[in-house]
Amino acid sequence: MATVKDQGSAAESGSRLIQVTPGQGVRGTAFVPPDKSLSHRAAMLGAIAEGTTVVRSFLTALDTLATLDCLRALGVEVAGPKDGTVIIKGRPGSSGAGAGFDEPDHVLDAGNSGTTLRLLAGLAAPHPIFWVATGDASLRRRPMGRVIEPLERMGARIMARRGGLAPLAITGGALSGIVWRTSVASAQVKSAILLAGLQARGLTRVEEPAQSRDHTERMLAFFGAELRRGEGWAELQGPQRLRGRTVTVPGDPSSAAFFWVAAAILPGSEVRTPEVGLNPTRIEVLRVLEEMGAEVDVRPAPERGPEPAGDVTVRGPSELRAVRIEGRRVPLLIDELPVLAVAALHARGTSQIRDAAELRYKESDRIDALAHELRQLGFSVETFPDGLGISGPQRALGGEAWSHGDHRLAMALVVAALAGKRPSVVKGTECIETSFPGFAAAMDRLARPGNARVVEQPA
Ligand SMILES: O=C(O)C1=C[C@@H](OP(=O)(O)O)[C@@H](O)[C@H](O)C1
Ligand SMILES: C=C(OP(=O)(O)O)C(=O)O
Repeated sequence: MATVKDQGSAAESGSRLIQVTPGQGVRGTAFVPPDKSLSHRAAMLGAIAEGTTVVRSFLTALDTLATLDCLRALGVEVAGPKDGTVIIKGRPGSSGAGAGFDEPDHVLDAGNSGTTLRLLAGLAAPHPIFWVATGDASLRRRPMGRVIEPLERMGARIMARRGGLAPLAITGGALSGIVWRTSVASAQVKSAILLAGLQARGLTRVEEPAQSRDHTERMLAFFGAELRRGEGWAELQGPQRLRGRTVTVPGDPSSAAFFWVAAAILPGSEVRTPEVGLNPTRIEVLRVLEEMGAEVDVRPAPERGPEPAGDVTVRGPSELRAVRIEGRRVPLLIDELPVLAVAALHARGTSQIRDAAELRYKESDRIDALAHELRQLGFSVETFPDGLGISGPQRALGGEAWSHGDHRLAMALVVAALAGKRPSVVKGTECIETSFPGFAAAMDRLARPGNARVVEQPA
């Protein structure tokens, strides 16, 4: 993995930056973009289901568009997104009954998206085709051995670069089920194995050291699959056929978290995020903010699909308390840890984020890169092999920070800068397009009542 210093050489490649002028707090209502994890899964399950799947409120962002392009390359008919709706005609058939996927005549590009590459490996491995997939420089540094190994045991033939890195070349077909215990709690690994198992012969069971997000299990059941599951495990008998469905995707709690934390750290703030996903395996961040002293109000809406959703309002207290985040909690807020580290800067006492070495294998090394950039803004942060230590409250002057090409870092740094004393610049913010197009404008609307500004412009 590249060091923070190595990655610095790519700083020049950033094409956009965000200028942040701090102010008095954030106020208002923000509609966050549709959930990224759910958009990937709805499209992928639709691709192997019988009939037509309609995905409403599909996330139109680079990561999920990469998934649609990969599915098209495999011969799946995909229309849209048009006004947020995607229509997919499924190509079931790896169990011999239908056409299945076509063999693509070009290399599939998963872009920056780990979810695309890992889930697609499991989705397509049961189909008797040869295909090659890769991604951008960040994705080509991320470990793929964790999906290669179980899929090979199931019968797929997979070649990769040394260290199990993409590009991957996969020859699939006629897989058998597997009982697999993962060494890290990863929804992507679990999902890849379940998607392959669904189209393989026999029992597939995945056990993980702690419960990870359960979207695949819920969505499989919604598409008509029979599976059994409990805390940290799921199993199914293959092969099974899915039936196309209409899915409405709620707002993404991982995107909302940037507003929730901004509200929590800026006294006098109040932010409401309507129609956001409330899956318990995704909203641990709200429990942490509550523990830290923020006022959190959750109003669930009537359920209308595989996932709970509702309105969330966060109000900032006059002071936050330090928190320790570790153990089984970590997979339930893995993508929110960068912005929770920003919350910790504003909390009284010493906060620790531990058992989170997985952060080093995301779009950037989210431990070293975040610590480095927070220091650029004037904050003091300690790193551990498996996390971060932060003593607060700290209020930095401000400065210039870089995203490392990582959307979550870019947005977390904007939130950190909003609570600074002087204006700051976050460089390399074009990566935000992978999950949250329009982030700067949305944050700017909330910031203006407190005379703060968040403005994106070309670098
Ligand atoms: O399954 C998913 O949709 C995701 C799972 C998580 O990754 P891991 O499975 O690698 O923990 C998360 O970090 C990622 O943003 C999305
Ligand atoms: C880790 C993330 O996504 P992915 O693994 O799909 O690249 C993320 O969105 O923070």
